[in-house]
Amino acid sequence: MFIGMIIMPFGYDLPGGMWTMFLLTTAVMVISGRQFLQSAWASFLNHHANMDTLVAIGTFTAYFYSIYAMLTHQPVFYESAAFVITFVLLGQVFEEKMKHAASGAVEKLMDLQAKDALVLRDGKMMKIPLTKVEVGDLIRVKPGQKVAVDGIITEGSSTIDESMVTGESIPVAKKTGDAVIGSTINNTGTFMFKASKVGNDTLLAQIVELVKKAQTSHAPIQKTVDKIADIFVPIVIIVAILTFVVWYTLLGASLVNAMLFAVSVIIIACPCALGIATPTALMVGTGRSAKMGILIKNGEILEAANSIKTVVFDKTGTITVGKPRVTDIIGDQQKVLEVAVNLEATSEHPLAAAILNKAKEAGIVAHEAQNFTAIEGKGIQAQISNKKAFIGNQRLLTDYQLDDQTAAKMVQLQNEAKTVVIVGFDDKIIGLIAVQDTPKKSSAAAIAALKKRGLRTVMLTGDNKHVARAIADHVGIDEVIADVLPGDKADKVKELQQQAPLAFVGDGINDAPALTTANVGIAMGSGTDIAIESGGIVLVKNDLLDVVRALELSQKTFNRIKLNLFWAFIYNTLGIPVAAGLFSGLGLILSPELAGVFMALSSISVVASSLLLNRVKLTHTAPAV
Ligand SMILES: Nc1ncnc2c1ncn2[C@@H]1O[C@H](COP(=O)(O)OP(=O)(O)OP(=O)(O)O)[C@@H](O)[C@H]1O
Ligand SMILES: [Cu+]
Ligand SMILES: [Mg+2]
Repeated sequence: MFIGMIIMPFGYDLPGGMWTMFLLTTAVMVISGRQFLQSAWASFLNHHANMDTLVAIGTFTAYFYSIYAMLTHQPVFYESAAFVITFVLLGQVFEEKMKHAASGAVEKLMDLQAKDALVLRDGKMMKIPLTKVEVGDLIRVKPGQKVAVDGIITEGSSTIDESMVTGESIPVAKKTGDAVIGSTINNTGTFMFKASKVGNDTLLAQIVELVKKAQTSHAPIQKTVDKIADIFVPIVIIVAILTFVVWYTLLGASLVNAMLFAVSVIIIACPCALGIATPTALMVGTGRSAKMGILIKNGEILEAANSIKTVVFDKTGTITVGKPRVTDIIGDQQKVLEVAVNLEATSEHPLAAAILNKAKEAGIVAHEAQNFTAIEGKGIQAQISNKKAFIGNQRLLTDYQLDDQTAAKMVQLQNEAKTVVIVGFDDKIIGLIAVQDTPKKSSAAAIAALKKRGLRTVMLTGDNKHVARAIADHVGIDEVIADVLPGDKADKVKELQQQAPLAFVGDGINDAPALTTANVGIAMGSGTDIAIESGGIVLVKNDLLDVVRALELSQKTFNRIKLNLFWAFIYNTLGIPVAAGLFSGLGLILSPELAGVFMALSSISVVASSLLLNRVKLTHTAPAV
């Protein structure tokens, strides 16, 4: 077809002139023009009109008119039809190429996978292909090798480069018990790990899946664009007809010239740039953030992130590291810990882990307790040696009173940002355990950056108000809503939402409803699976500065979408009067071929503008130190 295009300008000079042109153009129309006609017809049947409608109407008008003109011995313009189709197709090829460049980056991540792994099978280490690795396999990783799948280190230690997954360039130290991520690169140590996730379940596979979905998702703004395109196309056709009529009947142009103006109008107005303005920007924006370890699940979330006025944070595991330690024990240490460890032995609460650790250090082991009841947001009750025992906060103490001295001590500890639980046994309060969790290194910087962006910051926690206030002061959060029962977190979010759209940042099981309720739910990658599923944005690195980056990237992407749309729309609209021959008095005439070139250029410039999103500067690019 392209060969046909090249000889076409000389077509009229070829033997048989006109007829050669007719045949060449017919070939182009049948081979390439058909797809536009089919697409136009399909959308016509759906009572829609799109860019293919305009291309089809424009080119086939030129084509059929030329046949008529040829038969009646008048000037023809076959080349217009063939050229326009070629330009549009060329434009589409370019567009596809650039789109591919935009989306390819994430899929390439999958190529980073190891090909095989050294696995312990039948008592021997053997090299097996990655696809044969199963959950529970023990895998050895030597210096410089890739970690095959996700798992937990069972032996040895090393530092690991996790940048391909988290975007964090500083290698992370890992020892026995730590989690490793498939496809990351081991530095100099040697270690064994037990596979916990293989195949499509690995973090990397899931990230790729998530990002692919995000990149092909739609942003709500696209609906408005489609509506505009829907009325735009019929208007263009009317303008084209008017152009023809005015030129032919009122301004005395020849039939050919009047026709040329009308066809140019249809071609230049083709809104294909309008159609790709949103998806291309979305693709680049979500792809770039994914490389930084920020997974934005779809265009809807990205758009919603733009109107956020408030950011609400969970405390434990979100603002703080989520690995609390026991700092003080009030009462008989041995006795208090003994009761506590029996109660917490099966609990998964971060407080339980701290207490179990402390007991282990003190050499106290759990015996057994019966009739456990874990009361959400309050604590645990059970029977130890047939006596009633409990651990928890004041809400659990409906039947008991703290004496004044203990109560004062409790408030004092809480003001030091320590979470205090009360331990009771045999109908008496026997002591207190204070547990402290440290804020993440980046928390204060992140809160400051959010405030600088004019956002309101709120902490929403199940913990006591003194502790919450102390930690909030430490990281600079303005408002605190404390003593919230796990089931009430979503309701509180709803209340705050009434004032302004908000983002909720959390990690726990009890955060899942709040994450879904918020306009934008931001889940910590280290959080529970259910939290990650509920969040619209997932922060792989657990770094709170990524909240800032996520909001900034969303904003930059959305602004780019708006810019693209404006540009695409203006481009088409300004082109119409020129194409209609309004400035022909000044010698400014847009032939259908040129209109085709400009139309293709507008799409290409929109794609290029989207690709530029990869280079846009962010305020918080450097990882926090
Ligand atoms: N297993 C437990 N042992 C002792 N106390 C508990 C336990 N579970 C809950 N509590 C008490 O209930 C309070 C609220 O717990 P909850 O899980 O709702 O919030 P949190 O994890 O402490 O804080 P955040 O909401 O910020 O994550 C705790 O601070 C603690 O006093
Ligand atoms: Cu177009
Ligand atoms: Mg929590």
